[in-house]
Amino acid sequence: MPDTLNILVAGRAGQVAQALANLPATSDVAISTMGRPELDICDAAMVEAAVAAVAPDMIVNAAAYTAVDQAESDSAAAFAVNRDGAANLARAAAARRIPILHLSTDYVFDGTKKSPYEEIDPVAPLGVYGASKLAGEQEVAAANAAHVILRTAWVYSPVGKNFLKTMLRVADGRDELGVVGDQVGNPTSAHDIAVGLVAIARRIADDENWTPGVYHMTAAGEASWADFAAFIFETSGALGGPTAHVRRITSAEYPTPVARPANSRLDCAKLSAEFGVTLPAWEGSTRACVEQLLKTKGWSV
Ligand SMILES: NC(=O)C1=CN([C@@H]2O[C@H](COP(=O)(O)OP(=O)(O)OC[C@H]3O[C@@H](n4cnc5c(N)ncnc54)[C@H](OP(=O)(O)O)[C@@H]3O)[C@@H](O)[C@H]2O)C=CC1
Ligand SMILES: Cc1cn([C@H]2C[C@H](O)[C@@H](COP(=O)(O)OP(=O)(O)O[C@H]3O[C@@H](C)C(=O)[C@@H](O)[C@H]3O)O2)c(=O)[nH]c1=O
Repeated sequence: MPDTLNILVAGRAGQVAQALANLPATSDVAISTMGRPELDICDAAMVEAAVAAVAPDMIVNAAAYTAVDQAESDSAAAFAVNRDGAANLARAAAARRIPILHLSTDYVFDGTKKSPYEEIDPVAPLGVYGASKLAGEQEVAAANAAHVILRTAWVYSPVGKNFLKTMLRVADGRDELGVVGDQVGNPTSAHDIAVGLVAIARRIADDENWTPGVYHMTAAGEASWADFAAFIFETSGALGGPTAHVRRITSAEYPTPVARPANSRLDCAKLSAEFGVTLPAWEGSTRACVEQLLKTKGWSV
C-alpha cells in the first residue's frame, strides 16, 4: 500500500459520498470527493481530465441516478448515469491501471427468491432503475478487470433523500402511517457502507491476491419497510421526536409506478470471506442516525 492511499469518490452530494467525506481523518487514506460540476460522470472527457488531475490510487463510484419511480419515465437519463457514466469511470480507472469500487443495488433482483440473495443468483430487475444499475455492473466488469461491485440496499443517512428521513418528516403532524409490510430487506447506513468501502480499499491496496467480482454488502439483520418505520418511530418517540403508529399494509395498497422486490435481502457471506468485512446490525446504526437527525431537526432538509 502507498504511504497514503488516495481515493477519488464520484457523486459528492450523495449519501455514501458524504459519509466517506465525513469519516474521521487517518494518515494512510485520503478521500477526495468530486461532484457533478467538476466530475460529471456522463462526460467521458471530463472524467479523464479529473482522474488525471487527482491521480488517485483507486476510484469509488458513488454517483448514480437513484429516483426509482422517476426512472420509469426518464429511462435515458437513468441509463446515461448508471450504465454509461459508470463505464466512463471504469475505463478511466483501467487506463491508469487502478481499481474501481462500484456501488450497485438489491433492485437487480425480482424478489421472488424465498431466502437472501447470493451473488450467483439470477438477476431480473423489475424496473428501469434496477435494469440501468445491472447494465452498469456489466459495463464496469467489462471495462476494468480490477473491479469490486458492491450491491447494497435501503440506504439511509442524516443527509440526502431516504426512507428514514421521509418517515420523520411525514410523521411530523400525523398519528398514523400506512407502510408496506410485505417487502423485506436490509436497511443499511451510508456511514457503515463508507467504513466498509475503506476497509475493502485498504485490503486491495495491501494484497494483490484479491478476487474481482460482485459482492453483497448490507447491514446485518433484516426488516420489512413497516418494521423499519416502526423502529424509527420507537427510537424517535423515546427521544421526544416525531412519532406515529405504523399501520402495516400490502404493496397493493401502496401503488407505485414500479414494483419493488418482495424479497430484497442480500447474503453477505462472500464479502466477509474475501475481505473480512461485515457491516453492523441495522438497529444500532438506525438509532444513531435518528439521534443525529433529532439534534438538528434535520429530517426536513
Ligand atoms: N439510496 C439507496 O437506497 C441505495 C443506493 N444504492 C447505490 O449506492 C450508490 C450511492 O447511493 P446514494 O449515496 O444513496 O445516492 P444519492 O442519490 O444520495 O447520491 C447520488 C449522487 O450522484 C450524483 N450524480 C447523479 N448523476 C451524476 C453525474 N452524471 N455525475 C456526477 N454525479 C452524479 C447525484 O447528484 P445530483 O443530486 O446532482 O443528481 C447525487 O449527489 C448508488 O450507486 C446507488 O445506486 C444501492 C442501494 C440502495
Ligand atoms: C413513503 C412511504 C413508502 N412506502 C413504501 C413504498 C415502497 O414500497 C417502500 C420504499 O419506499 P421508497 O420509495 O422510499 O424507497 P425506494 O426508493 O424504493 O428505495 C430504494 O432506493 C433505491 C435507490 C435502491 O437502490 C433500493 O435499495 C431502495 O433503497 O416503502 C410506504 O409503504 N409508505 C410510505 O409512507
